[in-house]
Amino acid sequence: MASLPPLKRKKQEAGCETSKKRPPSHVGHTARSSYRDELPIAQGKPEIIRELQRNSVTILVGETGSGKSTQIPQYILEAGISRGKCIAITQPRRVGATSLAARVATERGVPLGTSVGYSIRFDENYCPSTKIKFITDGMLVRELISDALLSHYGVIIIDEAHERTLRTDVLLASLKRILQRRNGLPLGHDQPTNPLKVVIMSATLDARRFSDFFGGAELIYVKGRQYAVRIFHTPAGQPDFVEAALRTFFQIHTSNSAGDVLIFLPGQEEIENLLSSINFYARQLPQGVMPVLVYPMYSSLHPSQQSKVFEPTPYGSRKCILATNIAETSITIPGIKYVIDTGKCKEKRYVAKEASSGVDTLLTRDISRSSAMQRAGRAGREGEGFCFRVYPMHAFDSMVPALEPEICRCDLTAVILELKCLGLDVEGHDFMDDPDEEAVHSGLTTLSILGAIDKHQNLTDAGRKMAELPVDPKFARTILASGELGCSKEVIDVVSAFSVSSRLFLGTPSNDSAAVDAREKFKHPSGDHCTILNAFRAYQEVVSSASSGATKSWCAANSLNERALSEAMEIRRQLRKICGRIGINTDISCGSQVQPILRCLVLGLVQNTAFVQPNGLYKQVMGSSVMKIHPGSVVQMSHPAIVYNELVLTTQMYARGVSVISKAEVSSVFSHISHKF
Ligand SMILES: Nc1ncnc2c1ncn2[C@@H]1O[C@H](COP(=O)(O)OP(=O)(O)OP(=O)(O)O)[C@@H](O)[C@H]1O
Repeated sequence: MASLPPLKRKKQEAGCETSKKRPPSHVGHTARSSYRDELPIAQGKPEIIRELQRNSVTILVGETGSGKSTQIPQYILEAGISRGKCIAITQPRRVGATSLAARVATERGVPLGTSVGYSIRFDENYCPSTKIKFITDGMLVRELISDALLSHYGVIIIDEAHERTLRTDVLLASLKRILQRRNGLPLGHDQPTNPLKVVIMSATLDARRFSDFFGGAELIYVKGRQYAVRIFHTPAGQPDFVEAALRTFFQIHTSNSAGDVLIFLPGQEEIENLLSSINFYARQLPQGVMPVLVYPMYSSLHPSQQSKVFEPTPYGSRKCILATNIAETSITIPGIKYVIDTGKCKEKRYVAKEASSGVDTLLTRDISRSSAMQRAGRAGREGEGFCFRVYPMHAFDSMVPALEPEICRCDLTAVILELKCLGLDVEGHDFMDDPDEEAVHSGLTTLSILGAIDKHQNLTDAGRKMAELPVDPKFARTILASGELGCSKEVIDVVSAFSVSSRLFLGTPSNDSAAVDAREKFKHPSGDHCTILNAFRAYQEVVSSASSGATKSWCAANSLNERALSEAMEIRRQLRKICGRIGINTDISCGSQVQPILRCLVLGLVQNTAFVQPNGLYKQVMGSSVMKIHPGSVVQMSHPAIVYNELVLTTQMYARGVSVISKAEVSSVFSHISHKF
């Protein structure tokens, strides 16, 4: 498809400051309105607008790439359906929210952050007069806490609803209640004063179920996609799907036809393996075969690295993106003509445990049919596309239609706390599918232990403050404790550094001597929390005194991930701001003392404490799980007691983010909370 001419920027819109951020790299090219008119959805525009005007709730199903996410919010705005109020469009993933906002801002010829903006955790770019806001579902749930009726939105669009993330399900249930409140007739009025419209969208939706959930909501099907995607299957199953993807890639590459390639793999490990194999074989190719630029894309990669995939491919080379399912829905990656689908994903499952906190497992499994269709839909967005599935047709046919909703398989602690803030109980909430009972029980136990709810399960003042902090409730409790124990300065830093999306230390100590040296340099005898604190503090000093080039080389010399550290700085800024708002003095320091920091950690992570056993393994104090310390930890010798951030189950159970504590510390915290379980 030919590149479109650049758009003229409109004059800055009233009430909005121009975005100070760098122009987004998500938008491959600009788009004039005639381009918008060519999208399949445009043919049904008058009808869609009529239906949206008529109904409170509309379920809209349309093929991948037909124009739902970029066009529907604009139709709503242009037809005045939102009555001058803001339109929220939820996205399950951060990259979807930011890239769609960038695209729509470009289509409308406005700077991002003015009339079109986005809001994702720890990053927002919108202003009071924003009219179209792309927002992650988790952030919209957070907005519910301060505005239970979401009253400043005229229309709320739940996009990619088929993914049934935990927060999407919370929103769907909340919207049902909000619709009753906002669309009912107040006494003495013959019209609602602030009605709300809800649109549920997806390409692969069990539309009837959603319609029934909303009492028989109107369904609209949008036919057609802009460009065809031809789908191929292997004749037989491929036991080594990574190798099969590698072969398929080089068949495409050596055929010399133009177009970039997107390969779907289950996780980071497979991505890193395939990345080095492609680079290795690409170097062996004869001269004349075009060079390959390989980019990884997974959720723990820093957002700025993720956004590299949207940059235009240099002339005469081929881009190959290796992605997990984070690239499966919502996004358009310019240049992608071929998709290779291994048919595998990682599924997160929470195993709830009595009294102790449960364990998150992340296991590889076959994808659903809905995912396979979404993956194919990433091709054919700018021209004809191809999808090579490295599994046979019968394997596709026997896939489950959709994965189990997250509400039936995830940790519910944070959601229960969020609902408590809305005055709601998870048990009485009208969800599309009932939450897992054990996870509800385990979440309530955790909140009671943390002091977020009292013995009648009512929200406490502490619980309300914890809900304000956009981190895991256990870390929120740790921060709250730091205000009382005089170490908020240190604890906020520790929590910020552990809340980043990627690892702070580069390399693995088992096979990288530079990584070992770096850890040694910052190592604190108490363990990972104060080691991370040392590294983060050292970085803060360098940032305040050195140029950005010097900071970069300092990070490289110390095997530290500069992007993760700068993300930690941003999280720190936001946490300090929220702490100030909820009455925690952020500048009290415990100086060189470590004890108060460890005490706060035990208060927040008391369910994550363990005592050493005669066989050298650790056993939970409040549960029965037995674990080893993760090899990436600086704590390697045996100690009587530890506190850890999380348990991960791979080949065995590992505790990650570990510090050494005394048994007496654990006992003293226990004596405070023993009546709660
Ligand atoms: N960043 C972008 N760069 C180039 N083209 C884009 C971009 N974003 C969207 N498009 C174009 O707009 C079309 C519609 O995209 P949109 O995201 O609205 O579709 P959709 O129906 O929501 O798809 P999906 O169900 O896959 O999320 C794409 O097929 C593509 O042609």
